[in-house]
Amino acid sequence: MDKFLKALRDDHHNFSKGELERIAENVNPFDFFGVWFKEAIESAAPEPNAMNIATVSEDGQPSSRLVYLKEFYDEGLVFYTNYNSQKGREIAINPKVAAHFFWHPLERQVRIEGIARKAPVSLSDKYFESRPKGSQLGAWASEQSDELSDRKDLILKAELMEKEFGGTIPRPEHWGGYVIEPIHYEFWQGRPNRLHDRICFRKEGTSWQVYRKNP
Ligand SMILES: Cc1cc2nc3c(=O)[nH]c(=O)nc-3n(C[C@H](O)[C@H](O)[C@H](O)COP(=O)(O)O)c2cc1C
Ligand SMILES: Cc1ncc(COP(=O)(O)O)c(C=O)c1O
Repeated sequence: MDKFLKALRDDHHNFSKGELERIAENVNPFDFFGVWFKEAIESAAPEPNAMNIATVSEDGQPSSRLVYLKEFYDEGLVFYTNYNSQKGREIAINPKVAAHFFWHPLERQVRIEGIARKAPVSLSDKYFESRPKGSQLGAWASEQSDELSDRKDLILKAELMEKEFGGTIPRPEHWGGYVIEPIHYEFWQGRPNRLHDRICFRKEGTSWQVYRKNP
C-alpha cells in the first residue's frame, strides 16, 4: 500500500472536541441545525456551507456532489443549480434526497434526509440577481451535466450570451433553487474510542421524535 495512505490508515484519530448530551424533546431540529451551522461558520471549517447532496437515478443508482447551502427558507435548506442537470433530472423523478455536512474542526457531521422541491420563482430571481455577471452568463452557457466535446464552445457561448443580453442578464428558466424539506436529521459529534454521539430527529406527523443511535 502507498506509504501516504498507510500513514492515514494508521492515524487512528481520536475524536475528543465535544459531546452531545440528550437534546430536550421540544427542540426543533431546524433551530438546532442553525446553532451548529453558526458554530461551523465561526470555526475554522473551510467552506462550512458546502453540503453533499445525494440523489438517486431512475434505476436506483445513487450519485452525490457538493453544492453550497445559500439560505434557510421556511425550515428548508436552499441550494441553487441547473434544473436540467443530472441532479435536477433525478429530483424531478424522485424528490427524495440526502444532504450531508462535515465540519472537521468541530468533529461534527450532520446528515439530513428530505424532499427537494423547486424554490419559489421570486426566491430564485432574487438570488440570481445577486450573482456576479460572469456566473449569470455561465448559467446560460452551461448545459450542466451534458457531455461537452470542446471547452471552447462553452466559452464562446458565454460570450455570445453576453452580447445578446447586454446589461442585465435574466435568470434562465432552467436555473434556480431547490428547497429541501427535512424529514430526518442526525447530529453527530465525534467522541473518544469511536463511541460517538448521534442524536436523531424523525418527523412523525407534525412533531419530531428525538432518539439516540449507537455510534
Ligand atoms: C464546494 C463546491 C460547491 C459547489 N456548489 C455548487 C452549487 O451550489 N450548485 C451547483 O449547481 N453546483 C455546485 N458545485 C458543482 C457540483 O459539485 C457539480 O459538479 C455540478 O452541480 C454538477 O452536478 P450533477 O452533474 O451531478 O448535477 C459545487 C462544487 C463544489 C466543489
Ligand atoms: C456550477 C455551479 N453553480 C452554482 C454554484 C453556486 O452558486 P454561486 O455561483 O452563486 O455561488 C457553484 C459553486 O461552485 C457552481 O460550481
